[in-house]
Amino acid sequence: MKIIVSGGGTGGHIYPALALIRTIKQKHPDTECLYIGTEKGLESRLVPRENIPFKSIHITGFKRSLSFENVKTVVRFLKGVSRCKKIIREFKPDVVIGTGGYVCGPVVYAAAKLHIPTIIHEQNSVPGLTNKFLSRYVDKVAICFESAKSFFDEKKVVLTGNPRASEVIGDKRRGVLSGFNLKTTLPTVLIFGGSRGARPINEAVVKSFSNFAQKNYQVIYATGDVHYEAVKKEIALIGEKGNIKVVPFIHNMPEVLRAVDLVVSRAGATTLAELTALGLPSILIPSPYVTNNHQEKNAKTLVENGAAFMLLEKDLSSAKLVSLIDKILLDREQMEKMQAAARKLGIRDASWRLYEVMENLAAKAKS
Ligand SMILES: CC(=O)N[C@H]1[C@@H](OP(=O)(O)OP(=O)(O)OC[C@H]2O[C@@H](n3ccc(=O)[nH]c3=O)[C@H](O)[C@@H]2O)O[C@H](CO)[C@@H](O)[C@@H]1O
Repeated sequence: MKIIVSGGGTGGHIYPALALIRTIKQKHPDTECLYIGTEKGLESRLVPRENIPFKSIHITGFKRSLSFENVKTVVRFLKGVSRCKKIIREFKPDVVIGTGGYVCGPVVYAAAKLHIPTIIHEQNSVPGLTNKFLSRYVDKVAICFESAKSFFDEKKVVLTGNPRASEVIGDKRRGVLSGFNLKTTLPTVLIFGGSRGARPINEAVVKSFSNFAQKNYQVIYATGDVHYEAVKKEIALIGEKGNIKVVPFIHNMPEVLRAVDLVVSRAGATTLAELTALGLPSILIPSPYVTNNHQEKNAKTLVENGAAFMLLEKDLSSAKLVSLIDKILLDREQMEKMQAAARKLGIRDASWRLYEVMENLAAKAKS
């Protein structure tokens, strides 16, 4: 099969796309993939690093308020569509799939207009602007939360889950903790604020350092690349603690997730797919700055099923954070209950479910 994949902006849209490509390549090495993204987006660095052919288009997102920029965006969109049509005609894909972010707009729209089978993958429980727009033109809408169904034409919807779930699963191995200068025998909590880090979480975590230092557990804390220097300066004033390892970003997240016992994070959809695939308990601090407050809605599914605790950013404090971590990490029964609840929500064969949708569409188009 020949596939065009597009997804961009944040890790939450790019990682599922990469996970899908990697799993397909493992089982069907002859599959040809082309990735279309923007030059400025994170994808322009992540995708070529994986040796996946990459082409870029110039496009920006719509502003929600009335603005002249939106007129320029329409012009860029139309130019993007014509460039994508050219790329699509040359590559001749069997299927085109968009995993979110505004770059998918012209890519998937152009494919639909050229009568190529199209899919959008919606990771969140509430869809973003681009996917809502594209859902009218595509053949299938792959979702990860049942609650997303109501936003789309039900006939097009398939529950596939997030391909990142299939990628993170594996045996629990604690050896990776030694690489962080931590013990392999102590309970471990991993703290991070989404793919880019989050200042309010960083503030609460730094304030908790002295408290963490007295605990019988250890902490891996990823600040987010852009926040690292500032956090380092603050820590220098408090003094480093032996049971806390601070890093800017974790590049081997699947291995790290398989080694830890609890995660504190934002409630980005891809993170949640990883946590449920592994049956990892979590404390979720949804970002209140996202469209339609979708992270809180993502988190609710886990909370209502007993897989996570939610801590709203407006209620976030060092004391609350540490007490919730204690409540889970220091209580085996609580931990096991949450592990089972999280695992129940995981869709571990997500990549294959999505691949099946692609294969069926491609076969139908050929028949
Ligand atoms: C602010 C914002 O708009 N966030 C959105 C964005 O989140 P964001 O880009 O933060 O995405 P997610 O939380 O969904 O995924 C983050 C990904 O980055 C990985 N990771 C994170 C930290 C790190 O140090 N190393 C690492 O590899 C995680 O394991 C995960 O795979 O896309 C998600 C998926 O559409 C949405 O649900 C989020 O609301």
